[in-house]
This record gives sequence, C-alpha cells and structure tokens, in this order.
Amino acid sequence: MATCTVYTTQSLNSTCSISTSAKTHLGFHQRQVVFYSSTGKKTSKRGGSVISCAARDPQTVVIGLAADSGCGKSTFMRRLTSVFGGAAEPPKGGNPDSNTLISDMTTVICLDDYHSLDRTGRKQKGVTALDPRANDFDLMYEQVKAIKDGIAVDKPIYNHVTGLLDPPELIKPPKILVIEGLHPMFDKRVRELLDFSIYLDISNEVKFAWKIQRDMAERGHSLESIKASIEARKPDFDAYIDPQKQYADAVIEVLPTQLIPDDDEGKVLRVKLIMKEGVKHFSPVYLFDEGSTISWIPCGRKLTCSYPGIKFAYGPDTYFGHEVSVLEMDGQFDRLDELIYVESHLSNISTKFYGEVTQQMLKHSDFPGSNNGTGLFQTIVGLKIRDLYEQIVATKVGTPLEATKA
Ligand SMILES: Nc1ncnc2c1ncn2[C@@H]1O[C@H](COP(=O)(O)OP(=O)(O)OP(=O)(O)O)[C@@H](O)[C@H]1O
Ligand SMILES: O=C(CO)[C@H](O)[C@H](O)COP(=O)(O)O
Repeated sequence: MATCTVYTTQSLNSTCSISTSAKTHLGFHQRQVVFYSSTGKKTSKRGGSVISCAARDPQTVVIGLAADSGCGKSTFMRRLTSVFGGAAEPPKGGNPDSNTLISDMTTVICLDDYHSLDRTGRKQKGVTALDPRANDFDLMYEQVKAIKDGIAVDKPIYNHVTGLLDPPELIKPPKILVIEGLHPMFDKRVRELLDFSIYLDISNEVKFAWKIQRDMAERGHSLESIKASIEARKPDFDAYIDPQKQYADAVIEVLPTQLIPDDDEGKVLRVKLIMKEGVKHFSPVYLFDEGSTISWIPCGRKLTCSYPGIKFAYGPDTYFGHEVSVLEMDGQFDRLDELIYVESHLSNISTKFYGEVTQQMLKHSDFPGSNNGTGLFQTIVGLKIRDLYEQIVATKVGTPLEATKA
C-alpha cells in the first residue's frame, strides 16, 4: 500500500491509501480508494477511479535513453543495470518476446512497444517506425506518467519477431524506470517527465560499421540490404530522432578517430561525453581541473599504449545554445586494469570507492566498447545516474546524503 494524494471525481487532493484491484483503461488501473481525514481517521471505504495519483513516497525516477536502432542502447542498459546490482531479466512467466528488462531497482521499457502501427501497417501506409505517425505518444505519456506517479500499467508489446502488436504486459512502478528507444525526448509531455536524459549520437560511419558487424555476422543480412536500410531510414532519422539530442542532459558522441589519418577501418573511436551544466542533481565529470581546457596524452610509464595511442581532452563548450562540459577520449586501452590510472585523474565520477569505474569495466570486459571511450563513458553515466537517483530519494525523505562519493 502506498500513501498518496489522489484526484478523484469525488474529492480533490485527499490523502488516501490505495490498493490495486482490477482492470485498466488505457493502462490506468482502477483502484479501491480509502480516504483519511487530516487526523488520520478513515472517513470512507470506497472512492472512485483514480484519475491521477501523485505518490508522496519517493516516486519512480525516470531516465530517457534515445538512439537509433543498433547504436548500443542494449549494451548501455546492461552497463547501467549492473551499476545498480542484480541481473536484469524479462518479466517472469510473460511473453517470451517481451522487450522489457526488470531488475531489483530498475525496469527498462523499450519504446518500440508504443508503435501504433505493426510491420504490415507501416508498409501499407508507407511510413517507417521512426515516423511519429507510427507511434502512440498519448499512450506513452499517460503510461510513463502513471508509472512515475506510482501506478502500474498494462503496456502494449511490439513483437520484433512477428512484427505484430501483442497483448499487453503489466508494468509495476520500479525505483528507476528507463525508457529507451527512438523517441524518449520527442514528445514535450514525455520529455518533461524525465529526471535525466541521454542521447547516443553515433556518427554515420561508425553506425554503418556496427550495423555491418551485427547484421551481417549475426543476422545474415547482405551488405546491400544493410546499406539500403540505413538509407531508407535516414530522412526520418534526421527529422525525428537526431533533433532530440538538443534536449539531452548527456550526449555520448561516437566519431572516427583523429589519431589515424584518413582512417577507414572504423575500429579506433573518438568518443565525446557532452554534459549539460546546471542540471539538477547532476554535476559534470572533469579532468584535473574543473572548467579548464585540458589536453592529455596519458601514455607513459603507467599506461600501456600501442599505436595509435590514447588522447584525452576536456573543457567547456556550448551545445545547442547550452553551456556544457566535454570530456573526450580518442584511442583504445591495451590493458583494462591500467584504466585505474585514468580513473584517478577524473573527478565527480560519483564512485562509492576508489577504482569502481575500473572494476565495472573489468567486470564487463566482453561487452562491445569496453576498451574505448564508449564503454568508459557509458559506465560513468551509469554511476552518475545512480548518484542522481540517490540524491532524489534523499531529497524526498529529507535525509542528508552520506558523503561517500569521489
Ligand atoms: N561501443 C561499441 N563498440 C563497438 N560496437 C558496438 C558498440 N556498441 C554497440 N556495438 C555494436 O552494435 C550492435 C548493436 O548494439 P546494441 O544491441 O547494444 O544496440 P541497440 O541500440 O540496442 O540495437 P537495437 O535497438 O537494434 O536492438 C552490437 O551488436 C555491436 O556489434
Ligand atoms: O527502429 C527500430 C527500433 O528498434 C525498429 O526498426 C522498429 O522498432 C521496427 O522493428 P522491426 O524492424 O522489428 O519491425
């Protein structure tokens, strides 16, 4: 039972406790509502349908992760959920093709589940899945809001195996809800529900290399079909997905290396972590000296670097008119255990103990990008999200947060 403030047809702003009962309308569960007077005395046994319920207990913290398909969202999610501990798994006993991942602290829902047109429907109408007309933003907003307010919802499922819209699955409010997919920041109403937002900005060259690696090697697609699919999506990607990066609190931008002249292999990457200034509960990471402009080649006695080496950069900048701090890494690590040397020069990384970034990276050394800035910055953003969550909870319960962070 959660104590909350409900807005019903009968009484505005009453304090009550709620117990979930039956069916849903647009994903909103009807509840039995028990009213209490200000002295805590029960005043009536049954209210009406809860239209909106703002929980007074610490509510669900909502994180948005936007990126095109095949740009590393799943990998990032695995790193993020690992920071919170516990394995993330699909809902038990549910649809085997569910896109949802649940762990003790987090629930990750995939916004593909809000496609309003199935694969055939999109084909008939001549629209891609990136087109807003193929997605139900009203339902997305209503359900994310409900979860944030502590209300379980019946969320639809888009089945990537069949291309059909499957019967819904029950999503209970977690401590942290991550909404990942093509459009978490597209709709203003949904955007305003986000406590923190991330955009994975993968340059066309790198996206192409990753797609080939996955879709040719693992899914048996031809080079021509991969090229055609990227080309077909590009206009809608440019129109509806890419512009969301202006709203992100953190952007991880992945570019070809500058360490190898005219590199066309796309294996060595230059990765930027662009962090907005002035975001509540989020203080950007810095290298050596906050606010300075730094260029650092850490290769020497403490870091093994084979060709083409490693280069870090840090400094202030502007991004879509916002003040940002940018941390950049070009190159890749030879020995992941030596990452501790780099970690010890970074500040505001929200670790709970010395070496936590290195430990996380070593733990998932088999994940794509573990030897470069993609893995490093995804891990750091995961730690920043844990810190943000802890700050929000501490603010709500009114207890000061222990000073345990680096
Ligand atoms: N940091 C990385 N370095 C190298 N390759 C990567 C990296 N991240 C992802 N990839 C490649 O891209 C592929 C897709 O990654 P992932 O499944 O995490 O993306 P996704 O955005 O969840 O994709 P989708 O939405 O299509 O399921 C991986 O199989 C891998 O080949
Ligand atoms: O951009 C995508 C996000 O993952 C997919 O292409 C979209 O969801 C449609 O899926 P499918 O190709 O399985 O019909």
